[in-house]
Amino acid sequence: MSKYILSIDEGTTSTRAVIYNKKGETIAQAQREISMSYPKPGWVEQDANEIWVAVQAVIATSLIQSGIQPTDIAGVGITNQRETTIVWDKETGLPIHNAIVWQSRQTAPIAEKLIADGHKDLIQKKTGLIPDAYFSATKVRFILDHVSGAQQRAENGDLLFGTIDTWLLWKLTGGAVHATDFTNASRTMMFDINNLKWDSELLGLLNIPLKMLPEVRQSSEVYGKAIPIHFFGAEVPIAGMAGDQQAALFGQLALDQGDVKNTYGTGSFIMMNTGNQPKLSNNGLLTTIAYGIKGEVTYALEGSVFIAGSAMQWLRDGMRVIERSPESETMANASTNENEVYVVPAFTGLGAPYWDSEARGAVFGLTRGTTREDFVKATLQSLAYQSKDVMEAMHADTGLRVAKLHVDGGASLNNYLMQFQADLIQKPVVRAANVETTAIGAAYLAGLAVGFWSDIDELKTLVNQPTEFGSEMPAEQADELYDGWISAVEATQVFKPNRKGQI
Ligand SMILES: Nc1ncnc2c1ncn2[C@@H]1O[C@H](COP(=O)(O)OP(=O)(O)O)[C@@H](O)[C@H]1O
Ligand SMILES: O=P(O)(O)OC[C@H](O)CO
Repeated sequence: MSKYILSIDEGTTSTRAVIYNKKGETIAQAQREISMSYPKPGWVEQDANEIWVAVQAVIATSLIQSGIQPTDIAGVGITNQRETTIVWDKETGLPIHNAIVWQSRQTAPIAEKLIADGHKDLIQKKTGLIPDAYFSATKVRFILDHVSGAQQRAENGDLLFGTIDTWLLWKLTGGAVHATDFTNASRTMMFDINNLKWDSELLGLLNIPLKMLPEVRQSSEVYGKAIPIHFFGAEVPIAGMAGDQQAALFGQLALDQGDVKNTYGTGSFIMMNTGNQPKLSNNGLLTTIAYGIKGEVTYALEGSVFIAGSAMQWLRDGMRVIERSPESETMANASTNENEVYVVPAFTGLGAPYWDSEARGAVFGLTRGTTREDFVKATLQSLAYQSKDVMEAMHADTGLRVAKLHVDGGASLNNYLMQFQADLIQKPVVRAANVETTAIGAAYLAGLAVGFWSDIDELKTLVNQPTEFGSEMPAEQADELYDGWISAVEATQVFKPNRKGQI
């Protein structure tokens, strides 16, 4: 019996491979940065070949450093930055354009036209998404428009589309398997999440040929085998795939209806498990597929906060008030003010539930006595306020209150932030012992498919003791603080910078 599961976590800024043993313990890991290119303001692209090479490199490094034989890997799980779009030639395996990254705004005019043409409700009803450049569909259209002859080649069946999971699966299997999973398909804006099929009406709106789309499969099943040349001599089954936020939900074992997780990384992604029926949002949230396993699909509501941990990077690199992100915790603890300063980090607009792309950041409540520490504390608190905004929208949509917030991601290591989050929502915040739940989620999905772990109950026995932060603030005070935040956001939205004047 093989002894390990290997997880590939292909994130926006870096790619990692993590090897787990049967107890769910991390045995080895390797990481490599991925470069970004910004061809024009607001455009974000990556080289799909660089991603593929980086994935091979991290697999090799994790195996070599641990001394684990490739034949000892029972299965591979893939989790990935979602929505990022690649189109490649079926024969040569070469991408015909850079990968267009989820953050890129280059296809905003295509999304705006869909809205102007009156398709917003149809798109939301079918896909659960709000038409936006964020999702893959407009990115595919852009590539077909910008590469000479691409539309015709796609119609002839010579080009393939894939999100990162699909690209890696296709590469690892030597071009034998062109497939994605429900979670990634649900982020393309081409997939009907109700009947679980690519939607011909949506494809027609953007003139995208069905022939180029991957087969959609469950998040936990054997899709194919990595060919020995790509897996260092072994034929290893690729057995789990899920978008990174969904993998984090699964890694947290937030598998019951009403369970909520928040991953505090560069951005913050809050997801509520809503069970086996899609629930459309009236409050600016996205409806998405959480996972498809054993023939059943589970749905989620999701709110994305664009600026979370990256606000700490701004304090470090832009404002230069801290040298390292974790220092924000000591600084916040040293602040003596009464939380009267608010920082609204709307650096690239406001995400869920506001969706205001014109808004820009603002600071409120400064006095002559405001210190650097107060400023850092207020910036850190903005992560918690923004997360509460999303949880409020979830409550408005479902009537459910978060009973316990499961947290993970790099910034969840900040104890001040976790305590403040618990105070603000007046509910316990439970931090996973291993905050890298994305990679473990993909490992669980793969491990279940190959029988490495027998069932969810077995997975539950693997989880180490989490850290729990209980609410310590009187409810009235938490409400007052939150009211202050709401008025700060409102004021931020009123201010429209003079773009011509380049403020
Ligand atoms: N102790 C900390 N306090 C606050 N922010 C932190 C802390 N440690 C890391 N961060 C922030 O978390 C982010 C990194 O988290 P990670 O989960 O690795 O993100 P991603 O997966 O998006 O790359 C960075 O933006 C960093 O500034
Ligand atoms: O790679 P991350 O962790 O920044 O996650 C990106 C999200 O999947 C985008 O939707």
